[in-house]
Amino acid sequence: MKVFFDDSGFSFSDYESTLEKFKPNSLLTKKEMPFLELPKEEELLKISVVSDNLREKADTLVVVGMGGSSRGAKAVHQAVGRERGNLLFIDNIDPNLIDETLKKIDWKRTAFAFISKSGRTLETVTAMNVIIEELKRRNLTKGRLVFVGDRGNSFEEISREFDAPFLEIPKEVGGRFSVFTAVGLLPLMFASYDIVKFLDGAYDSINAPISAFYLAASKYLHYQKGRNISVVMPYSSYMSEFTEWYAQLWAESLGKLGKGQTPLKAIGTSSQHSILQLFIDGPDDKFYQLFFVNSYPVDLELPEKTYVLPYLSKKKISEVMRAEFEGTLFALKRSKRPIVRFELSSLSEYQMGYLLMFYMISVVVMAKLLGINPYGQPAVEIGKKYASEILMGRGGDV
Ligand SMILES: O=P(O)(O)OC[C@H]1O[C@](O)(CO)[C@@H](O)[C@@H]1O
Repeated sequence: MKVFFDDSGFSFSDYESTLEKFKPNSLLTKKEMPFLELPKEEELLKISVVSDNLREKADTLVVVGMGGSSRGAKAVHQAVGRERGNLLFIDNIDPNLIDETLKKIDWKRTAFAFISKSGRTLETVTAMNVIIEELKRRNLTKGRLVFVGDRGNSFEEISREFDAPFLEIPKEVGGRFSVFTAVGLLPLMFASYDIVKFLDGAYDSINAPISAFYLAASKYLHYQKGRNISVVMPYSSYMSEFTEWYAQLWAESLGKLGKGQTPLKAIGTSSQHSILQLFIDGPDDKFYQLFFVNSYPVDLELPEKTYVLPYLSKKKISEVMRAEFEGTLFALKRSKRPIVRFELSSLSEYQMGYLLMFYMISVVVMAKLLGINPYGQPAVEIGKKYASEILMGRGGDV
């Protein structure tokens, strides 16, 4: 992955002097960034044994988990896979989504991963109860369940009741930073992704963190100038789940004490036809991150004689995409908007590992610059508490 800074207003020496006070290299420790500790061979083996056992009974794995407990795997699955092993995600308690998902599965050939760091998330627990009840009714609980969470949480206890495996999330690794633990690795292994390459990407990102530091510095400097919206715009329909993952990482890590940078998701080229007008000609309150993927598994060519637009003759579809990407870059630059451009060689396990780790490092550095603790999400907990009280019949004085 290559990163290009088309920053309007700041230079690399500005980034260096911004970072100097915080010495980002000294943040690359287990204490400051617990997620840097990638799983060792023994842990990987444990996860792969669980995955292999599930695969004996099932062709499909339904992942039940909210936010950080599912978004990472979902992002990688969408970007890299498309047609690989069958993963389904229940990450909302929309009754339609649950009904539709449970109607389309072959119960005899489906396994379920219930993933929750806390073991108490309302949506996950709700869906889990519905599913377990149905599995009991069909006498299918054996060998089809796995639980992932913090050691000692309620999911571990339930796993014992069903004699099902329990995979632990290291205590110090927060949910939205947990894609390189069993949370992300179990579903990805089940679906036969190349985990070694995924982790290699993460390792390489850790070993070359300078662009992640610079991105944090650049965003921070622009934030100080009132650019408090951070646009994430991949030119790929297969990275929309990545934008969701990014939104949680950026919003929950930084949105504290009246500070933060609002993530805004867009997809090239589709969003050019809805939101781009605002980007180029609206308020100058945004920081732009644009992504381009340089190779596709299939890239159709247009015919020699084309209707309407003769200049399309013999062009590859990717050339049209690239031209639109560059057109947008040019228009944004002309309006003097700050842009960082990412070029991914392909949507592979390696590139996704690199990208996800890159952003996790960057958000911690940005939090330091803002004087914020990147971990925890205390405000979300308030809403969760109210919801539980309503369900317990104690009302809520909203
Ligand atoms: O893994 P858990 O504990 O179920 O939490 C799910 C998600 O809920 C939150 O706590 C709040 O949105 C996220 O930080 C987390 O990823």
